Amino acid sequence: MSARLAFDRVACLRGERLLFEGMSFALAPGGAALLTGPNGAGKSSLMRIAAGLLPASAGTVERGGGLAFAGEAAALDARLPLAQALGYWARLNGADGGDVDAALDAMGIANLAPVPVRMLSTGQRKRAALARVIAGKAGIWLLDEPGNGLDTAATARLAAAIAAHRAGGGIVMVATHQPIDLPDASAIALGSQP
Ligand SMILES: Nc1ncnc2c1ncn2[C@@H]1O[C@H](COP(=O)(O)OP(=O)(O)OP(=O)(O)O)[C@@H](O)[C@H]1O
Repeated sequence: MSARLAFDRVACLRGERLLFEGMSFALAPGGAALLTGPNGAGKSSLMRIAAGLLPASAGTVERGGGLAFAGEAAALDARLPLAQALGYWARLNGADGGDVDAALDAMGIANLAPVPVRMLSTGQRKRAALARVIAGKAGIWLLDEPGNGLDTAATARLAAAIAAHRAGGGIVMVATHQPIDLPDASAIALGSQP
């Protein structure tokens, strides 16, 4: 896996407000970045720029190795049983049913495979969103507040999944207010905004 994520002098202007500028970093295979900052500082905006969902106001972004983004919404079809909803994404990403089963196992929700997504609890839905990322096999994982709603066991499962991803040459960028176990991560602290 030749994952790579690099920002070169990236700026983000939203409305009239300059959230950040001159942002440069490069993550190589196995690399991690931990993005912190108060509400409104621009963490989600930076993640969206990294994902290619929001254009940078200046600078360049380089990505390699495919990308999976887990934001606030689970991005799973609410009407479908969980395994099928995940299967839809897995097929798009060149993964298969075995990858979905492994991802469900990794997040401890194999027993929920036949349950429609709309019936899942908040934490179960969050686990499912992370299972979608795990099943997808992308080189770059962008996780916006991945710990929100997770209990202690699920938080440990997430940390283990991230460690395995990095050990296989994957890259992860995590934006969070919560403490998370991310050894040797580059720290990116965004400033406060009025
Ligand atoms: N579409 C938009 N147009 C203009 N400004 C926006 C838009 N979306 C977000 N913003 C502003 O950009 C700023 C940064 O928002 P962002 O969601 O990136 O912050 P954040 O650090 O993720 O915050 P939080 O910790 O609350 O999730 C906020 O002031 C927000 O109001």
